[in-house]
This record gives sequence, structure tokens and C-alpha cells, in this order.
Amino acid sequence: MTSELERTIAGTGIGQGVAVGVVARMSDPLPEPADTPSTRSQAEESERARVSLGVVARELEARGQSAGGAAKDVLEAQAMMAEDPMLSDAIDEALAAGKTAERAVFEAFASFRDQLVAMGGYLGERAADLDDVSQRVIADLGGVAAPGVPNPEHPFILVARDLAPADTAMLDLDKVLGLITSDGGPTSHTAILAREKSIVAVVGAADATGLAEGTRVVLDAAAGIVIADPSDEQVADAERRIAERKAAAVAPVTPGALADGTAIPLLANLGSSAGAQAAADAGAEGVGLFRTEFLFLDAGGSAPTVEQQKEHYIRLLEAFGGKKVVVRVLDAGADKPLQFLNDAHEENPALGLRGLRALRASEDILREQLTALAEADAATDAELWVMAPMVSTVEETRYFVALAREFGIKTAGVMVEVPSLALLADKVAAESDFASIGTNDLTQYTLAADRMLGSVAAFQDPWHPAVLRLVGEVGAAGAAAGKPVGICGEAAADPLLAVVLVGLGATSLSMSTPALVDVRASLLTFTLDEARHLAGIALAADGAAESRAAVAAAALTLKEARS
Ligand SMILES: C=C(OP(=O)(O)O)C(=O)O
Ligand SMILES: [Mg+2]
Repeated sequence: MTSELERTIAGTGIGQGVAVGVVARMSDPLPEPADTPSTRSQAEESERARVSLGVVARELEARGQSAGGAAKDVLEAQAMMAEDPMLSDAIDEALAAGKTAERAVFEAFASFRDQLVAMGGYLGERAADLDDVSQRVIADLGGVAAPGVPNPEHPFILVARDLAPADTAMLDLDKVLGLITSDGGPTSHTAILAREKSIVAVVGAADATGLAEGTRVVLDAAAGIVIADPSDEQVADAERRIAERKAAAVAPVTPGALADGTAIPLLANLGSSAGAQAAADAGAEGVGLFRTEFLFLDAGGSAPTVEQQKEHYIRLLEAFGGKKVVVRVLDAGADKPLQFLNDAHEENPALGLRGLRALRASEDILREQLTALAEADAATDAELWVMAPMVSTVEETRYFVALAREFGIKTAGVMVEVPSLALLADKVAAESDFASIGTNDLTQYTLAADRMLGSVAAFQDPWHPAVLRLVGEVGAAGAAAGKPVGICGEAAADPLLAVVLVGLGATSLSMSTPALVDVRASLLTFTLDEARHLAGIALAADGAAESRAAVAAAALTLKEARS
């Protein structure tokens, strides 16, 4: 039975979590205080300002004490801003002109803010901190709640338009059960943070602006919905799923496998060696995609030297001794521009000189990278595989594999991110040691939808049967040639789609570390035959939404038949 009040709000779910709780809203910024003359004496206004500045400073200090770490430093700096003598001089000046304490605080902080912005750089970035202090003092003067992340005594579901980085740094994850934002898409700052910290979240839920403080909600990230005023059955269902996820999270970290024991190694996507330990702790059986772009982006305008690269690769390989580590050579261009490799203006950079095309045009950089990789491999005992991004022809495959071999790389492969390569997968399999499907780009190129563009985000859906048919081509070619086929795009992190991908022939799955738990649990619930059955259903669908819905229904039927 549904409750009479129940309402469903759609958005984009981040991760697979479920949460039940009451809404606490991030309050909107306060309006600018009116510039009307004060009816109080200057001394009275001055005292009001002094008291509120002190209250806010003490509160920020206290919050800093309880937050600890980097947040403590930020908050203590803010507390000092509230009692900065230059600011209080500016406030006194405005009060002397007959303004209210609210208006005087507003004007004094605003003028300091403008000065900071004019200085630019690090100081410019502190402007938002000053705004925050100003808002808090004005709120205290008016006896209203301070804007920003609320701090109720009980756990809550935070509803906000979007979160500023400073807000997110302060989230008390023991209290915030989930996040709902009305703005922001899957790549917004909030979404990235939620993914990183495994916070249950639905973003871009435009109708969430109507969710009142204290409303009970079920937040279902897996379905991308928020149910306001849910029925008892809906709450019970959500609580059952929360318990299941908790059980999965503490389940033994076993190697990835299907219910019938078919091994499907679960690997991590990493951007630097810094995440290696967390990935290994979460049971990653190796690395399926090491993105080397960050190493090049951090080098400041030129390629890092062979020595610098080698040092970094050694750190990575040492963290995965005896295990497989797939490193992708530099993937510059389009969403990852690197001036020193290609500074030409391109109308359509995603279709331009990017990935292997750009490296081939500056082959010395590719040669240096392969040198560093081969030397790091020789110095460690991980199993190094190297692959090239954005390969679109069989000739490019042959070129890359031959060049990698010249440097002594034992296992060389290509990423399948362009439909042309998937369609020639049999020929690619003959040339290359392995293939790894980058579903993010493969979806972008198959659906002709720029992955950076919000207006076409709905097309960027790897559940689309056209994308899955291409995956199936690569899977079949790999099986026929006896060559591994990995998946390293975001699609592998979707627990149900992961099963479909295995049904299409994927032999390993690579994803960001927090996704490993859910994908491991999902694989364990289906046999290889069932995965193939689900893949067949996905391939037969008309579009992404139909494919997702039909597979979800069939998966439920399979599970119910078993229990
Ligand atoms: C894994 C992929 O590469 P990136 O997201 O780095 O382009 C992909 O395209 O799916
Ligand atoms: Mg890609």
C-alpha cells in the first residue's frame, strides 16, 4: 500500500546506496540587510555587533575542535577573521554613519571581500570564507539560523541546492545519512565527493527544492529517486536493502567471481599511486586502469622526466607485487587537454588529435613513457600490462603493440573506445595481447553525445543496446582468440550492468575503489548462464532505459525463483 502523501522525485543517483531519514535543509543565503538608518544608539549597535562577532568566533573555534584535521585550520582561520581588528574598525566606521549592526557588518565584510578578490590566487579563494563569516554574524544578529550545512542533534538527510567545497569538507559523515541536491549533475563537485566518500546521494533532483525541513524520505541512489513521505512498506524495503548493503560491506573480501565460481577479477581504476593502498585494502586484485594523465598534468607545463615517471611507476607496481597492473599511456586531448602535446585549436577536440594520435605525433614523449615503464617493470615484480587510449584502427593497434615490444613491454594492448575498433575486434584481437573497453568514451562516440555536455547527458548511458552490442563484439572476438577483455569505464561500477558486461564476454572489471564491494556482491548472485541470459535481454531492448528496466526485472525474477 502506498501512503497518501508519498511523492517521488527523480534525479541522478550516485552509487548504489539507500538511506532513510528526515530532511535538514541547507538554508539559502540571507538577504542583503536594508540600508536604512538605525533606530538604536551607536553604542547599542556597536555592542550588538561585538557580541555577535564573538559568538560566531567561539562557535567556529568549537566546530574546528570537533572537526579536527584540515577543517580545524580552516575554521580557526575563519574565527580569526570574525575578530580581525581591521574589520572591527571598518564596522565602527559604518556604525558612526548611523547604520544598523547588520548593515555595518555586511558592508565591512563586503569591502574586505572585494580586496581579497582583487588580490587573486590563494587570497582570492578565501573570499568565500569571509562571506560565510559575514552571513553567520548577520544571522546571529537577527536571531535566525546561520546559513550553510545545518547541525541538528540527530542524523539527517541533507538537502541543498549544491554544496560548496568548504561545506563538503565539513560534513559530519556520522550524521549525514545522505545528500540530495537540486542542482548539479553526475560530475558535479557534490557527486564526486559523494562517490569518493561513499555517501548515499541523488543529485540534480530539481523538485527537491520543495522538500520541507523534517520531511521523512527514502533516498534510493540505485534507482535515482527520492520518495518523500514514504509508506511503511517502502521504509521497510529500504531498511532491508540498507541491512543487505551493510552485510555486503563486511562480507569477506573474496576474489571477484560469479555464483558458479567463474572468476572475474575485480581491479581498481587509479590516477596516482596514492590510492593504491586503499584499493588493495578493498580487495582490488590489481589495477585495471592506471590513468597517467595526472602525472603529466602535475608536472607543470612539460612532460615529467623518465626518472620522475619511473619513480612513480615503481611506487605503483610495488603496491601490487605479483599482481596485474594495467597502465595506460598518456591520454591527452578533449576532456584532458595538455598544451605541450597539442596546442592547436580544434573545433571538436573529442574527434581531434587526442590519445594515441597525439602521442604518435610526438613520439619522443611516448618513447620516454615506455622507457620509464619498462625500467619500472624490471625493478619490480608486479605483472605490468600497457595499453594505448583512443585507438581507432587496426594499423594503430599494430603500431602501438610493435613499439611497446621494442621497449621490452611483455603485454601490450589497446583500449576499445571508438566504435570502429569494436567493429573490427577480431582483427584487433589478432594483433594485440588484450583489449580493455573504455565505456565512457565508447558511449560518447556511439551515441554522438559529448560526455562533457550536460544538455546531452541523457545520451551518455552505457546501458544503451548499441553500446552493449559493440561490447559483445569485443567479448566474442576475445573469446575466439583466447585474449582477455577488460572493462574499465564507469559501466563496470554499476553492479547490475557489470553482470551484463560479463555476459557479453568481459573477463575482468575495473572500477573506482568504492564500487568494488557492490560489484563483488552482485556478481556472486548470478551464474555465467544467467549473466548471458541478462545480456541477451539488454541487447534486445530498444534503448538505454528499456534495457536497464528489462534487466532489472529479469534479475529480480531470477533472485525470487532462487529464494
Ligand atoms: C576509461 C575510460 O577512459 P577515460 O574515462 O579516462 O577517458 C573510458 O573512456 O571509459
Ligand atoms: Mg576514455
